[in-house]
Amino acid sequence: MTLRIGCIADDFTGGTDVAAAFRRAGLRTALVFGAPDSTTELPADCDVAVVALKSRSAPADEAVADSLTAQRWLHAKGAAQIYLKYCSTFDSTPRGNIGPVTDALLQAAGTAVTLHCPASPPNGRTVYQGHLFVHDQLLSDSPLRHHPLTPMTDSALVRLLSAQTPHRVALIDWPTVRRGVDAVREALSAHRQAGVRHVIADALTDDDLAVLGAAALELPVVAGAAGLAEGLGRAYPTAGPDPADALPRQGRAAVLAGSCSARTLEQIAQFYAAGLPSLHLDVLAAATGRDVIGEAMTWYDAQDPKLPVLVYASASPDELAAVQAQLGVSEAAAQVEELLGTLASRLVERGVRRLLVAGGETSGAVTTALGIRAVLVADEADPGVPWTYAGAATGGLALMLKSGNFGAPDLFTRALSATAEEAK
Ligand SMILES: Nc1ncnc2c1ncn2[C@@H]1O[C@H](COP(=O)(O)OP(=O)(O)OP(=O)(O)O)[C@@H](O)[C@H]1O
Ligand SMILES: O=C(O)[C@@H](O)C(=O)CO
Repeated sequence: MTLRIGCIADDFTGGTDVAAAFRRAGLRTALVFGAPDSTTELPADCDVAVVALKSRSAPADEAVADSLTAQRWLHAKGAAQIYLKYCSTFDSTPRGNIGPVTDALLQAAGTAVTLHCPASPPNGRTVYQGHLFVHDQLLSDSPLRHHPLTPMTDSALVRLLSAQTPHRVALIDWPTVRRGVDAVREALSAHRQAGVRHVIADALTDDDLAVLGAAALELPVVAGAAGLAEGLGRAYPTAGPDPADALPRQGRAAVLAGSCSARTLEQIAQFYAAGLPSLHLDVLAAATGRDVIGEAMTWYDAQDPKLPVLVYASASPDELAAVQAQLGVSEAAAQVEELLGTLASRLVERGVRRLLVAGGETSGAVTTALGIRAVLVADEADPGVPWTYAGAATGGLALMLKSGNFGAPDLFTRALSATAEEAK
């Protein structure tokens, strides 16, 4: 079975989000961490490969170079269609790189037109008359107008994208989308003949995105957030059971948390309140040379092997500020990431087969320490939080990489107890 869709995501949590969307559409999906090279192996039998880059805030020339590297690798693996995943809140000012990256992908694919739609209705992101809404607010009235890196002070997608590309940008409006797949295809064709390169489409619901996905099936390059990816995925015939369904059910379960986001702190509190074994890592002690890893492993060995364990560096804003004041922000982060990466390796060596990691940077540290470059995506425990399967290199590991603010407060206990019964 050859690859059907190659997806390029502009950040890691966006990569997980879009991989979960393709999987929800029934496609066998692999997630690759970082720009691939000739040594990057793709799990066998996948329909979609998502390459997660860190290009969202990068200068346009860097983002273009990384995206073209990913596109070449995906094409070499057989992908006929490229999906560019950017943020559902666009997160790209007039100096942003969505226009330059899309133009470069179109040129390399030898095609003249693409369809864009950042709508993601389950997260309240909709597009109407080309304006992006976040729930009941225009993007430019939403808290995203204060984003530290990409303040979104305009909601008009045609205007935003026109500032990033020398090519023409135009809209397919909602009444056309409501008329269905043929109407969208005709509008796309009319725009292409008129010399438009970027066609933005309105979408208010998942049904609208399914129409757009079906209409975009033959386009070599399509762009947007997870919503259009799911619509596109649903237009492909699905094939056979997902190999990720063979996730390991045996072995011990652990959570490693380095995220200090509010939702992660709630999840830690819920795990503790459920009476499950939790250990807080003393980051300052580790910095003075104490064998915090050795102590953590001694603690782990003393726990009931039937219960999931939680080891966390996560701290409240006050504790975090105190550690950062003493060690410096980047030294503190490096210290924590080193600790959690090493612990991940030790835990897997000791038989952990189900590992949940909280935090984007933390996930990067753990996958690097475990030498995991690609995983197969399985079903979601919560929206945008899928289980993944890291194959033979890790002895068969079920891995969940959770973005800081994703998942319900009981995610840790629910995700790990779902399989605990079978591990007994
Ligand atoms: N006790 C601590 N002291 C200092 N730094 C810490 C501590 N605990 C965690 N950190 C650092 O805080 C950062 C948390 O970032 P991370 O990306 O893992 O979580 P997040 O920002 O909540 O997740 P996401 O990026 O998915 O939203 C990491 O760099 C981690 O090393
Ligand atoms: O599209 C979104 O909102 C998310 O997938 C995202 O990009 C997170 O950074």
